[in-house]
Amino acid sequence: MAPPLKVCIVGSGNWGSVIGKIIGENAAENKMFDSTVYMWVFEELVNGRKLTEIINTEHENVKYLPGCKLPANVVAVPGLLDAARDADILVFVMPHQFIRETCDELKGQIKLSSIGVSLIKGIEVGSYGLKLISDVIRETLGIEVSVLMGANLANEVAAEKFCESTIGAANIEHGKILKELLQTRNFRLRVVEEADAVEICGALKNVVAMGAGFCDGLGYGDNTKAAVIRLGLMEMIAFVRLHCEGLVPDSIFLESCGVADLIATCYGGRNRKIAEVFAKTGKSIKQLEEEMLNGQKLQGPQTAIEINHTLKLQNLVNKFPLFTAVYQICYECKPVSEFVKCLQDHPEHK
Ligand SMILES: NC(=O)c1ccc[n+]([C@@H]2O[C@H](COP(=O)([O-])OP(=O)(O)OC[C@H]3O[C@@H](n4cnc5c(N)ncnc54)[C@H](O)[C@@H]3O)[C@@H](O)[C@H]2O)c1
Ligand SMILES: O=P(O)(O)OC[C@H](O)CO
Repeated sequence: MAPPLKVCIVGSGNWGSVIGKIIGENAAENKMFDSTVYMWVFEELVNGRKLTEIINTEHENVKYLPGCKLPANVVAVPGLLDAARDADILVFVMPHQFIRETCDELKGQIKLSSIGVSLIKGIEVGSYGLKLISDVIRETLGIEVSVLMGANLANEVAAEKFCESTIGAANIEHGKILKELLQTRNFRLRVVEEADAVEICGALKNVVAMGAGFCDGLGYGDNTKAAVIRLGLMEMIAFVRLHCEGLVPDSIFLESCGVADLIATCYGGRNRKIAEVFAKTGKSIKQLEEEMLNGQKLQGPQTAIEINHTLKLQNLVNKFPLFTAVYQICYECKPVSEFVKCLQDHPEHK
């Protein structure tokens, strides 16, 4: 029999901790996996104690997932290399702004036979244009990387309320292993091959959710929010098709990573919540993130910058008015009260 696969979770925020709970419980039961699961924790002090020490004694991430017990076989490790060096499966789950520095530290230090999976919703952009987070991991570490994205508000998944998610795996064998590792009765997974499309959907919906939050803050109702979701979805589909090789079937957008994640985030996500208060108070996004999220990080505003940069490089800004309005409101002092204009003048109605 093959030796059990060792798993390392690279990240331990709100979603990372929930994934720690799921993987820890599955690994304790399933002989395919080593029952000890390492979770890399970006060390910090919480009430004068190290977060790793709290997690390993109280089995709870009191800062990022308070009130949810983690299985005792999930071991918090402060050293990135100590956590990841021997892993057969590396689960990347952290705010996307930290992935490059994390991969740089791991470069040349992990098993080249290991399987990667990214749960990170975001993209990277440079003078070359758009780069997927899975590509940053793949190119830096030299391993194959699948993705998992879906309608998965972390606190609801932690409470074991039913939901679905999508694994995007070009390597179907990897997809099967990851499904075995991550699926539970209340976290049902489907595996599809179009990993790039799955990943880009996960990044883009956070920008649309900012628009939904603006409308909530401005006092618009559910009809307007439905329009934001529909027009946002149209822009997501167009953007995905522009940036994926080959045909992307409509069915991808009907998976949990598509329309379902968009709805969940536009109603219950952190991006929506902060955008609502931004519209009501005029405080900056940065200030609200600090005041309201206790160390958790928003992905939507940063992704809006990256999308806008990509669209400018391609001279396509005007084709994506909703993405563009979110960017301009967050970063170019466009009044939030003008957000609805991007819906009224949308090319979908011409
Ligand atoms: N929270 C959710 O509901 C949810 C659900 C699905 C997907 N996601 C996605 O998962 C990813 C991770 O989200 P999360 O909720 O686990 O994170 P989070 O928003 O809770 O972020 C906080 C984490 O960032 C870490 N951090 C801070 N500075 C760091 C640094 N310099 N280097 C590395 N790590 C640092 C903190 O230690 C903490 O673990 C994101 O892309 C997010 O979009 C989140
Ligand atoms: O809280 P948000 O807005 O970062 O969204 C969380 C998840 O991505 C929802 O699936």
